[in-house]
Amino acid sequence: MTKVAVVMGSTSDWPTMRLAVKQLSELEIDYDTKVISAHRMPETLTKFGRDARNGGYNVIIAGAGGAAHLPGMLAANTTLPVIGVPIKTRTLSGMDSLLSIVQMPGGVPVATMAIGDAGAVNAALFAAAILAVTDSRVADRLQNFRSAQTRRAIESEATLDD
Ligand SMILES: Nc1c(C(=O)O)ncn1[C@@H]1O[C@H](COP(=O)(O)O)[C@@H](O)[C@H]1O
Repeated sequence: MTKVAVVMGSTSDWPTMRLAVKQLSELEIDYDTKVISAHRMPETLTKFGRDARNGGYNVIIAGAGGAAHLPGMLAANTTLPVIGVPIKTRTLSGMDSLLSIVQMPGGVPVATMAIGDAGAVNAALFAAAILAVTDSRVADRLQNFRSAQTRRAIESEATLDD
């Protein structure tokens, strides 16, 4: 059984991170949600990262805002793929989150998504793509998602005014 961990630095990240969870649900992918802050809960963070693989997770999605060290610190503690979601911030519009997540030192990668809601959805889709390498049922559901999206995009042309 494949499973994704959806981790966020604060409950205040939930309005964005719930979109990742919604997308995982739509693809019938099993997940757990966790609120773990690298800054506020450093020991919990280390333990979660170290135990994640044996805990049955295949991929970690990690969303954080501002000085967003959570995805990088999870990646430092596991060799599972970590997908980072930069949360949009009021002060710097999420550029702070983006740069904190994307600028990892060589050797410890985090797959960084776009800032905000679209990034959260894409994190779920990217997690699905990773799982689909070895799980043909997830691959089929992902292909169906793409096909439906293509159909909607083509049909949307008909809604243009003259
Ligand atoms: N970036 C981090 C980390 C971390 O990286 O460990 N822990 C909390 N945070 C972020 O702080 C922001 C404000 O959090 P609060 O709303 O709890 O003050 C959130 O976006 C959270 O992800």
